[in-house]
This record gives sequence, structure tokens and C-alpha cells, in this order.
Amino acid sequence: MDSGLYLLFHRLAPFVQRHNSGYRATWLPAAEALRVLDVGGQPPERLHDAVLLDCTPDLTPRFALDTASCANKGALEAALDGSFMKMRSAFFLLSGKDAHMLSKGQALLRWHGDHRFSGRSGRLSLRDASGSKRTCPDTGHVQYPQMAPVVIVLVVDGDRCLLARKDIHPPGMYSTIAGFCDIGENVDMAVRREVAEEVGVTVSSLNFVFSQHWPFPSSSMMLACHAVAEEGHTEQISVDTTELEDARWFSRDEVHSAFSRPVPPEALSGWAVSSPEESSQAAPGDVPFWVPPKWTVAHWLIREWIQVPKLGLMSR
Ligand SMILES: NC(=O)c1ccc[n+]([C@@H]2O[C@H](COP(=O)([O-])OP(=O)(O)OC[C@H]3O[C@@H](n4cnc5c(N)ncnc54)[C@H](O)[C@@H]3O)[C@@H](O)[C@H]2O)c1
Ligand SMILES: [Mg+2]
Repeated sequence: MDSGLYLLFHRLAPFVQRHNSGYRATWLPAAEALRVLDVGGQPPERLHDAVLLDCTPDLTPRFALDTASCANKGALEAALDGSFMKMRSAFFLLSGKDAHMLSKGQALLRWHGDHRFSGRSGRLSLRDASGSKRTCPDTGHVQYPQMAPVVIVLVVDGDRCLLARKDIHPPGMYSTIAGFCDIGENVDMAVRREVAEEVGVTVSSLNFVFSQHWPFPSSSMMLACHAVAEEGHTEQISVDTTELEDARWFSRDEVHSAFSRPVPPEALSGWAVSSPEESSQAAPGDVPFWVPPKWTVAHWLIREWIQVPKLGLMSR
């Protein structure tokens, strides 16, 4: 671990630096990560708390390390000339290629933090060197990092599609319907139940198309589908307001326009902060409709529908 590249986090907030008009994640060489630990008053052995993410084609190992043991986050940020940003903010402000590794790093670090004790004996479990599993010292029971399966679906009705927003979304952003699979459900059952629960629409057919690892709320496997709404059941959407702030049909032209204009700057003002207290998000107001960032599976679903006009007519 004394070589390789490191993505740093602080209490699961990824370290990012300004880049052009946005932000980027930064891979630090081991020597730089050691310097940061030193600034934070931590011994070099803390580097071994890092978890292995992958190896580059030239076999350089890449790690994620949480610097939570360094109490003075501000001193680390000053030493590194960047900031630790809330993951949700980072996801809207980063360039796309960083999102997957940040997501993986945060998910793995969070899993270790949440599974320090064996569920069998209650004793502190021991992690392996790479951070891929934990073992109970008493029973030998091995725990592996887990992901929760989530269905995500673009429901279409002819030339329009159904999109929804939650109050935690930035102003103006509408996304696809999503929900956790219940124990015992397959993808088909979960899609039909979630769409019925959240918007009161019946789905007549569906196709699985993509998957994506997603870091929220802890670690999810997004299973993405296109679905067709049953004829005659599309006029009355009944929005589950405990879950969603709004849901409505968007025409293909409206979605086309959203793809062709940049994200309205006012939608993201207040997102580049590291704590909820600092946040001052714009009110929903008149921010024009926009779709999720291009590295999200929701974006891929909507883009595919725009690019393949007959998609909504396909069935399994
Ligand atoms: N990558 C993308 O493009 C994309 C787009 C939309 C949503 N998402 C993600 O999909 C996920 C699920 O969507 P949702 O929040 O609407 O789900 P949901 O509709 O199932 O509602 C969330 C609720 O489900 C319950 N729940 C059941 N099982 C859970 C579990 N394993 N973990 C957490 N909560 C569980 C909780 O009460 C929670 O409040 C969210 O994390 C969201 O960020 C991803
Ligand atoms: Mg939902």
C-alpha cells in the first residue's frame, strides 16, 4: 500500500478540486496521501486502512482512504488545495468519468464502517488486507460487502414519458421512477409494484436494459428497464406524496429540449458545500426542467428513448 494511487474521503465525503468550470476527483500518489495523514496528526500506518478499488492497465493499485481520524478537516483541505464535498453534491458537479470510482470507494468505506462487529458473536470482525471482506474471530463467519437491488424504470405512453422528482432533488430536475426490490420479488414484480405505488399507473410490458452501481443511500444495484403504460390507465396519475414531490408526463419534444440545453446554473447553486447547514439551495421556482447527469442510469434510459423512437413499443 505504500505505492499506488489514493482517492481521499473525510467522513465519506470525497475530496474534489476545482477543474475548468466544475470539479474533479483527484488520485493522490501514496507519498501525498502520507503527507496528508501527517498534516492530520495521524501515523503512516493509517494508510493501511485504505480499501483496494482496482488496478490500472499498468498494474498500479488504486485505493480509497477515509481520513475521518484527522479531526481538522480544514487543515487537510488547505494542504491539498481542494475540499471534501457531500457525495450528493459531488455527483451533480463532477465530470462523469470520476463518478463510478467515487461511488465504489464510498460504498466500500461505508460498508466497513457499518459492519465493524460480527452479527454472529458481536465481536470486532477483522478485515482482510484489501478490504474485500470481514471475518468473525470467534466463529469464522465471513461477511462480504453487499448491494441492495433497486429497480428503475422509464414508463412511456406513446410519445410521452413519465418522470418524477423528490424534494431532495435539485430544482427543476425530473428523473425516472425507482424503488427497492422487496425480499422475494423479481425485477418484473418490483417494477410493476413500484410504478403502481408511486404514480398509480399499470405497466403492460417491460424490458430490462442496463444496470449501474449507485452509492445512495448506502450501496445499490440499479436494474434499469423500459416499460409501457397500459392503455386507458394513463390520464389519472396518482402521485404518492410521501415519496415524490411531483410526477408528470413529458412530451418527446420537452425531453429533447432538456437534453439540448445545459443544466441551469441556478439549479445547482448551493450544492458545492460540505454540510446541510451550509446549503442554500435555490427554490424550485421557475428553474427549467432538466434530466439527471449523463453518468446516471436514469439519463441513459431517457436518452435511449429519445434516440430510439419505437422503444416504447417493444415488449419482452
Ligand atoms: N442512478 C440513477 O439514475 C438513479 C435515479 C433515480 C433513483 N436512484 C436511486 O434509487 C434508489 C431507490 O429509490 P427510492 O428512494 O425512490 O426507493 P423507494 O421508492 O423504494 O423508497 C425508499 C424507501 O424504501 C424503503 N426501503 C426499502 N428497502 C430499502 C433499502 N434496502 N435501503 C434503503 N431504503 C429501503 C425506505 O423506507 C426508503 O425510505 C435511491 O437510492 C435513489 O438515489 C438512482
Ligand atoms: Mg421511489
